[in-house]
Amino acid sequence: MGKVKSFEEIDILQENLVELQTSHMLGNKYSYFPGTPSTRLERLLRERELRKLNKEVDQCLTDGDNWSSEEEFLQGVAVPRGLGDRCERKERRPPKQRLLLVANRLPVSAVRRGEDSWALEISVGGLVSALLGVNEFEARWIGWAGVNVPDEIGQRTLTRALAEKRCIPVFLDEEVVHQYYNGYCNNILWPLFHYLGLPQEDRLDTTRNFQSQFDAYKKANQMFADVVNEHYQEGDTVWCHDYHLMFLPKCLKEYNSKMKVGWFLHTPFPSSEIHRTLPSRSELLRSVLAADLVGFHTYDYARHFVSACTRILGLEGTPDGVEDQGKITRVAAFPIGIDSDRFIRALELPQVQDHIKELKERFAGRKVMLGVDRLDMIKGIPQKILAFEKFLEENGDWRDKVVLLQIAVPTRTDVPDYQKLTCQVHEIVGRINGRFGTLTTVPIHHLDRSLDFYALCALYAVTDVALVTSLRDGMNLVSYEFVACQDSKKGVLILSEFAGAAQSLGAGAILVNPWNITEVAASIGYALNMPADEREKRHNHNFMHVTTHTSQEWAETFVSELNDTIVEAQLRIRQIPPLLPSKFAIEHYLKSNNRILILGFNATLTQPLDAQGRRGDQLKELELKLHPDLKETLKKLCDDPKTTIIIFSGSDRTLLDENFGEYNMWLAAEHGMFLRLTKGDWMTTMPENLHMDWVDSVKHVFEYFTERTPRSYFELRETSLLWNYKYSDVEFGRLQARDMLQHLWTGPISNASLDVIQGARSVEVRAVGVTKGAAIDRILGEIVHNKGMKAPIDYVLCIGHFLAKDEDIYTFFEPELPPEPAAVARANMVSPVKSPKSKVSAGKSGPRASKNKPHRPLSTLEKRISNHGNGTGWQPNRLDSMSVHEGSSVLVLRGDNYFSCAVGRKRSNARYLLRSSTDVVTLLKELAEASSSS
Ligand SMILES: O=P(O)(O)OC[C@H]1O[C@H](O[C@H]2O[C@H](CO)[C@@H](O)[C@H](O)[C@H]2O)[C@H](O)[C@@H](O)[C@@H]1O
Ligand SMILES: O=c1ccn([C@@H]2O[C@H](COP(=O)(O)OP(=O)(O)O)[C@@H](O)[C@H]2O)c(=O)[nH]1
Repeated sequence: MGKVKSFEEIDILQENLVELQTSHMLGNKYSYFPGTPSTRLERLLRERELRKLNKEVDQCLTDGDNWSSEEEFLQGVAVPRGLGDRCERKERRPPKQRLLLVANRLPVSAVRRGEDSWALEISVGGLVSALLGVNEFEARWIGWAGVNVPDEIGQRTLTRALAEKRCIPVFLDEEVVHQYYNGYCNNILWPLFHYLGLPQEDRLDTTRNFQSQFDAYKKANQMFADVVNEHYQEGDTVWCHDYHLMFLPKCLKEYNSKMKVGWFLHTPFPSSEIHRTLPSRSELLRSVLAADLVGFHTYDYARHFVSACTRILGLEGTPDGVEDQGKITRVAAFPIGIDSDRFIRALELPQVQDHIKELKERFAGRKVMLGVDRLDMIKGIPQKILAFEKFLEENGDWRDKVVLLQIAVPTRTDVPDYQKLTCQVHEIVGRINGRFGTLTTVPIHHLDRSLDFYALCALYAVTDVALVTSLRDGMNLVSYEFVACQDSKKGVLILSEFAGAAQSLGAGAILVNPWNITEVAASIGYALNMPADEREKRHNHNFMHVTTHTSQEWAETFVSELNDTIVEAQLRIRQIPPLLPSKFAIEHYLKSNNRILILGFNATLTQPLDAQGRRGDQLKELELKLHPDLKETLKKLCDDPKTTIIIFSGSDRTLLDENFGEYNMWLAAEHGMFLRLTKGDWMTTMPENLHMDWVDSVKHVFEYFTERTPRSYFELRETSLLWNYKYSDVEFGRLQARDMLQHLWTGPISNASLDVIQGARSVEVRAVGVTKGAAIDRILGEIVHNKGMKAPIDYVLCIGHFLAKDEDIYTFFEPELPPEPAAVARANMVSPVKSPKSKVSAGKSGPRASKNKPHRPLSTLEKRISNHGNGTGWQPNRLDSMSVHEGSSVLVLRGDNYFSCAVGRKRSNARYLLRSSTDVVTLLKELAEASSSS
């Protein structure tokens, strides 16, 4: 702890803090990043700077208040001692952020002493220890007090007693606890998340109980949500913890979508192969994804979670997290730590020193080995004891020189598997003590109870070798606590490679596979004989980690990232076009005289994938079919003489013929390279200089990857090739696509005139310049010419699920920007003289029914733009009107008569969005009905 600072120094620090807070908005000398931070990393680094300074001020103001958080906690919110003037200065600090910490277990468990009297004890477990160290926030705990309180007096008095500890109880009745906590949480999720699988015995019973336990789980989560909602104040951050509350984020967001919600898992998240065995796998994942930020102890767990979301839910995994219809749930690793100072300080306390003295005397002449675990299958206690037995067996000379102290804290004692474990451990310990004990000593001291904090610190301090042999463990804070208490002894940590802690303490610890008893026994020998200099080196490494990666840091980083996730989401939302205002679009449709409807096919006019968003039946889906509800509607719309419909698709001619042959409309196949009025023949609209000499080479590449990627396929079209892996294993598909792209971009065909376009689950190769936007001018020219249109086109509705590359079709119709400096160059296009590169190309001759003949320009149109708009953003009236005319105008398009609309996308250049083809169907139906009744 630094030396106590003078008030002047504190004042200067506080001024700096205020300045830095301002610079958070503006940027100044304290910032490494001048200006407003624009990226997430910049924002997070700046906030980190701010926190550091804040802490320095805090440190100065609280120097001398040496409470350990547990004691402070048990005493309630005490008035700080001996602060004098410091109090006044403390008031000048900005108020702390309010944080609602929601966990199944409150940090205190209640024991009833009488009708209205309660004793509160600190709960045991890593989650509680870690969160007790979090004091940077104005925190309130919400959770279960570990006791059934059926009566009103009891509930009222306990609520009052807990309020002093800033705890708010959730009252769960016995039946719910049994089904939710003992059943679904601890008999199903807990073993599954620790790779122990779903319950194997009494299969029928398990299946029968599963549904009722799951229902109780949801009910309990809703009860937690109700209490949160009752205490929530605007601006609060809600941090949900652990596998008990996977439904909570969804319940909270349903109640208030603006609530800032984070969720953190304290256990491992298993491989998606394990998670997919769970009957409620999808529901749980979806509920968690309702949170804004989802955190795990390690990168591996985060990776497994994202992979489960992609493989089970069919969602996109991005570097930031998981994306579902444009909504991103951020997923990241936040390794927890401990309040290391609390342990280091405790070692100086007289009661701990006394304990240490006693223990040293008691075990004089013997090396002390220590295990501290909840008596849980995942902790590998039997395996640890068997390894110790093997060590004694093979090292006779150590038998009277070493003792193993095993603290096994009873836990979840109502769950049958835990009861069995207790018997099993007792049996093994008894056998080994009988085998190697003497009249005066036993090799294993096994305690079935918890110790108080001071006794635990003393034990950690006198230990020579700590043995943590979890079969799986989210993190394991015992290993951290041991390291924190070992600065004078520099004992050795033997640590399971399956504990999250192995990732952070792996360098200083001896890592073991706890299933390999021989390896663990050998490690015990190695640790007991380790020379002092090696012990010191290993310890220093770990001590540095434990004292810098504290629980405080962990919580601050999580909350700061959660805050930032909200900022980021808002920035993203601003870039998302709004939903199509259908009423407005229909009103304008009815008022216009010559309308063009440009409609995509795939995912625009087809039936959506199944409701789960999963990839369904490949064979069925591969046959692209027009949505059955559209047949009548399309007929009506096509029969309207004021309306021209163009189906504008990447698909080939045959597919469009099959689906649309019976309607009176225009079909533009292969991104507009072929055009046909359904009553006429196909004509080519390909530009003359289109080179297709690369097709064979690309085809070979596509064949190669199709053969090696199960369930992928490719479509060979005349002007493009498409490789699709949407039905393949997502991750493998992506790897293959990356490999393919690499080859296409840098391999032997990299110099060919082709465009390689990466879709969400596809790779498409086209001749350079083949885009829907590039083709639309030729197509429109042809249609205007063919129809001999007299009235100008005064309404355009363009709807499609187009690739980014094809979004140039939306901008084609977009009137030019108002005359700002950047737009001046574009405004020159107003000139009636056509520049050769202008968007609308020329050509007066009619179509040619031949295939693959070079294209000749079809018609001469010219685009005249007038700007009357003054708004910004996604307003339809932003750009008022545009006209294209040739002598008399053939296209007079006011800004508010133009509707470009992307289907099922979030990022788009279109003015509007429609969620799915179902919405397209609804819109077109309404359009047809309104127009036939008008
Ligand atoms: O509340 P209980 O059912 O009695 O169980 C106690 C806690 O056990 C688990 O702790 C985990 O959290 C630790 C801190 O992040 C981590 O180090 C450890 O590896 C985990 O096992 C459980 O996740 C908590 O919810 C329980 O409260
Ligand atoms: O008698 C005991 C034994 C353990 N603990 C605490 O229980 C926690 C165990 O956390 P860990 O992360 O190792 O595992 P968990 O029990 O949460 O799975 C540690 O903070 C220990 O200090 C305790 O308070 N009293």
